[in-house]
Amino acid sequence: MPADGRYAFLVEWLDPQAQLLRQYMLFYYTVDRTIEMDDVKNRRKFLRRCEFPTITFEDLYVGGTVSVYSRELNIVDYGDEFTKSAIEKKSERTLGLIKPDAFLKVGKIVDAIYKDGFRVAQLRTLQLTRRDAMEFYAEHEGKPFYPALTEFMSSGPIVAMELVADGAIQKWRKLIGPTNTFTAQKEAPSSLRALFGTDGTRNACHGSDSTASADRELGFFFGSPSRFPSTARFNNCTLAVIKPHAVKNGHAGAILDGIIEDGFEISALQLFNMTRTNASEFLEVYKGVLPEYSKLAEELSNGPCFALEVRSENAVQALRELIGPHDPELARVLRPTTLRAQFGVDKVMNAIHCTDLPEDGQLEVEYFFRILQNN
Ligand SMILES: Nc1ncnc2c1ncn2[C@@H]1O[C@H](COP(=O)(O)OP(=O)(O)OP(=O)(O)O)[C@@H](O)[C@H]1O
Repeated sequence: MPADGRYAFLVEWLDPQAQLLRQYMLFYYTVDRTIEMDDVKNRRKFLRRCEFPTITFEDLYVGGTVSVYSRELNIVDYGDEFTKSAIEKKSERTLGLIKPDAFLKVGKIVDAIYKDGFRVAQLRTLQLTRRDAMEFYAEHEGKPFYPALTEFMSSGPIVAMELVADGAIQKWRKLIGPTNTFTAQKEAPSSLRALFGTDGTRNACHGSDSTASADRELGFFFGSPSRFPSTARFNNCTLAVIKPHAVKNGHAGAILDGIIEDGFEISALQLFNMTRTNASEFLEVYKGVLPEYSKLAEELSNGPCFALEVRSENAVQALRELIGPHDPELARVLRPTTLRAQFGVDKVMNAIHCTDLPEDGQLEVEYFFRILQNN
């Protein structure tokens, strides 16, 4: 937790009725976890200081989104120097990779990442070509392990992540452990490389070693989104979306792991920050059908979510079995081992969206992995 104080953020809200971009100063008081908002243009109080449990200090960073009474507020800047320096100090960025040998451990690794207090700002699956791997590891060119390393790194899908925390670079290197898996097993047996690595080269994870390399490496993976095509296959598939409340409560890793352990293939995975407009468009079919339609759209745009292309035989039906009834209360009584029974709260915060109808599996995957990803 940061030093007690009043933290200020400049936020913007697109007023759909007036088609105006409205600006507010949002204040967060750490001492009693209350918020307050001023209208910037009219210099008037917009929201009196009040408790607002759905917004936590961790949700407040430039580029983030918070929802206040159904208004989706984009945080565009810090409101003062005190806030800027306090937040930037705890916002170091690093590149984390899950290498091909640990791809199936993505759930366990994501779980460890959240438990260690990181924020995941970006995450996506991708497949490196041999040439990509050679470029990424160019500093090792000429070393005896270089051919095996680049061959290994392009041998299957990997997960690239932008991880944010106070001292993220060292924190992540500590979590992954020593480079060599066997050394890690001796010296840091609970580290990710000790648990999930294979040998000296196939060592489960990568982490940047300095701010300069973090900048370069984040640019390599996230600088131009079209550089790495989606790993989605768009066949025999269904869509699952781990909802923002479940991500915020640290359940994303356990849900991913539950899906993998049940024998499904996760062929594409990406973190998205959905706008309210996108969420409403995606859920349009439920308009007039589910009374909670607009709350569902609000929840889906309430923070980062994880979208997954999941593949298996009869993918849509099979995944629905694992995820369970729409209403988690019902799920806890009827199907207590399902994912919604374990991680859902109510009909809106029911942990996971999954495709309903077999004919919609591919379409829903396309919405995230073709339309949104290329936006
Ligand atoms: N002596 C070695 N024998 C085999 N493979 C090695 C050796 N040294 C490094 N590697 C491989 O090359 C990668 C890059 O090496 P580097 O020295 O940069 O290690 P690191 O910084 O701990 O790992 P990374 O850069 O992947 O986080 C290692 O993660 C490992 O996969």
